[in-house]
Amino acid sequence: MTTDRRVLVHPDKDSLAGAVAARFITKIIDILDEYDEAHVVLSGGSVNTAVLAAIKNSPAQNNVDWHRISFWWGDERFVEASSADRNDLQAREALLNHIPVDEAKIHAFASTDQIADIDEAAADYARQLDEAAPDGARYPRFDIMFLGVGPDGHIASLFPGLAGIRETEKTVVSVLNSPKPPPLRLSLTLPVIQSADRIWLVMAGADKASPLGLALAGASIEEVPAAGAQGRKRTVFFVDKDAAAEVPESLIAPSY
Ligand SMILES: O=C(O)[C@H](O)[C@@H](O)[C@H](O)[C@H](O)COP(=O)(O)O
Repeated sequence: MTTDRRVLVHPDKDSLAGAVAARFITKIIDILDEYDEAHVVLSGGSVNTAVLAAIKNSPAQNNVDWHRISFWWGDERFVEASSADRNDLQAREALLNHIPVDEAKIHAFASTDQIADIDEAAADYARQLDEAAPDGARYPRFDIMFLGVGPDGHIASLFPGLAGIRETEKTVVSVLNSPKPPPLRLSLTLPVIQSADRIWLVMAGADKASPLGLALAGASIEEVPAAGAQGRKRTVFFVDKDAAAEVPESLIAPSY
């Protein structure tokens, strides 16, 4: 695991979303030059959804060979497929419905109408990860993993103080008591998150200043799960000015 973590600050949420979208398009084109296939993990939340919309709206996205990308999610709300709460629905509406992706490569978590039991739904996603994994591994090599961060410091659906953040064996956990509604969720676990080559955390707003400051200052992962978001090659916090309020000056890389 690398300790290379960077903070890139943009003036506001719109310019942040546009900049992350542009960087994603450039980076994924590079990755697809190097590998036959890429695996990207998407996140819910308003900021990451704005990034997806900005990717859709960028003319440069026509240069991406979307068929060669598999899409996964870091977490999902365990609700009906048609619920507006579903992260996959938001991502489809913002981006996936508008680009030539291979439907078989969209790996959504099961909804309650597909699998009624939450633990079976978690096992189902673990199976999907396993089936896409190289020999001897339990999940694919994730090229880019997007994460949002909650005001409480949660990432995916790994919340401070709950059991999920301590899970080291399973690749997917069910969450029965999320402090943020809806209470039932499915989430990748920390070892899977930390296996990603690149983790891109995208955060905007004053309520993210404290979790970001704490994560960078070395808070305990159990108290501030975002502190555990460290990818193998690179971890970048893409943030707006408000979210950057408690970031030490020395960690801020120039970005505009
Ligand atoms: O758990 C959830 O219900 C949210 O999806 C959450 O994980 C979200 O990603 C962050 O809170 C960031 O949200 P914003 O991007 O809207 O700030």
